[in-house]
Amino acid sequence: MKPILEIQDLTIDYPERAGVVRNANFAVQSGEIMAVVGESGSGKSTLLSAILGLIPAGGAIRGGKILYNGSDLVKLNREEVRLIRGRKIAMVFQNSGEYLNPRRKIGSQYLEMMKYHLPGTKREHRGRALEMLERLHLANPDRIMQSYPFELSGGMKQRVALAIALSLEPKLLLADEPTSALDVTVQAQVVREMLQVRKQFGMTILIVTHNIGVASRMADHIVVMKNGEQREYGTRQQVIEHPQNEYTRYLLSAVPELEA
Ligand SMILES: Nc1ncnc2c1ncn2[C@@H]1O[C@H](COP(=O)(O)OP(=O)(O)OP(=O)(O)O)[C@@H](O)[C@H]1O
Repeated sequence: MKPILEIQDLTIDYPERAGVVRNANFAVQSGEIMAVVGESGSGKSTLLSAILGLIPAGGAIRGGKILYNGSDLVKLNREEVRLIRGRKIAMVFQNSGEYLNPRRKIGSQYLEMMKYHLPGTKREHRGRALEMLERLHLANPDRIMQSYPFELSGGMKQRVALAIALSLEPKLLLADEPTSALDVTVQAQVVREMLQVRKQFGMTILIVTHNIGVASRMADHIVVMKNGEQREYGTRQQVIEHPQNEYTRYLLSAVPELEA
């Protein structure tokens, strides 16, 4: 296995706040799930946005590299980054469901994305879309395709957004708290399906979460961040069972079912 993504000494500043991310260093192997865990303000969303070249206005990369299959995304020009991003890397946010176009039916948005990114006929795309909706535990996928976003609950819209992202079969899926807004049972189902889908398509997933419990259920490797600093990095087993850093131990102690 070789890394699909390498973060080397990455440091990111905002104008009023230097070092929102400081010297981050980790590698994501092709086909694995890597979780970045940290509390609010640790810099994990900023780190993910940087990989996609979408740091909020004012923010800037002060140093380091973001290597995607060996090419430094920091150095590529706009056009080169656009090509990688559009086809190879997709991102879902905690509130991706809110970004669906309110004036168009789910089906038409879903199929348009598939047409843009994937080979195949409309009929094939439709079949795959329905299957993915069902896998994400959305009852009656046919009706979902016929619905406008306002006819669905927030949790349903979020699962639709995740279904769309997964259907595009990106090589690398960046996921920022993708299940945090869902209720706990649904969250577990969705996590399970994400694990299946990544296996089926050989997808690599980089997930950002405040919940070390979610990370322990999904991830092959875990990075723990606090105040922009990487506190711990290792395999799931190392981090969950033999945490070296006090802060990791503190996060673990807050998840009762992991203590045992
Ligand atoms: N556009 C911005 N300008 C200035 N500071 C920002 C900006 N966005 C975020 N920050 C600050 O950078 C720090 C890290 O934010 P970031 O969103 O990356 O953290 P996070 O760990 O993802 O937290 P959360 O879970 O709350 O999003 C925070 O202290 C935040 O206030």
